[in-house]
Amino acid sequence: MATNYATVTWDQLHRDARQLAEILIPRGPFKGIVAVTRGGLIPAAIIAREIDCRLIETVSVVTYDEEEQGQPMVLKAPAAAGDGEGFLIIDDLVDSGVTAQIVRQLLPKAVFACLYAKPSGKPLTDLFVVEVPQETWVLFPWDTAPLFIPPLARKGSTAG
Ligand SMILES: O=P(O)(O)OC[C@H]1O[C@H](OP(=O)(O)OP(=O)(O)O)[C@H](O)[C@@H]1O
Ligand SMILES: Nc1nc2[nH]cnc2c(=O)[nH]1
Ligand SMILES: [Mg+2]
Repeated sequence: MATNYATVTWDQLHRDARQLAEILIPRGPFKGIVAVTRGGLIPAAIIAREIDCRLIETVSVVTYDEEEQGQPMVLKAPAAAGDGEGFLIIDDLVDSGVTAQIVRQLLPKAVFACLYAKPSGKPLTDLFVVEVPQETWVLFPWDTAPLFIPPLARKGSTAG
């Protein structure tokens, strides 16, 4: 279980994805992008727009049920990307690195990039934008919703 949470807003995610696109441009041009579903889908869409790439393939790897890590399963292979030559793989983050390792085995010649990287997964990336401590759980905009919290002065109050 994580000891800390880091909330990423839509604005921050958009800025980080644009920054990743900027550092990816010198590594291109890319024939296509392979988005690691589901978390890589939105970052891949933002990056595809910035690097002017219209061919998007997906690979589906399921590892986590909420915060519990289980046995990774490939639900869909990235058939259109061959051995990955000329392709760019995009995921939202690497944590243990297990998902990245599986995807890299499927596409050994592709470039692997993600927005956020924890220390265990970092060596499996070619490029990332922000390092996050291992014990921090990243809350993406699609994981959260704004909710009412009472004013500090009323916290613990028994009246009203
Ligand atoms: O480095 P790892 O320890 O493998 O963790 C990273 C993976 O975990 C999350 O995906 P998840 O399995 O939760 O599926 P989702 O993208 O469909 O939400 C995240 O989107 C990465 O793909
Ligand atoms: N949302 C989210 N999914 C993950 N999958 C593996 N690590 C994480 C994390 O920190 N946040
Ligand atoms: Mg994922």
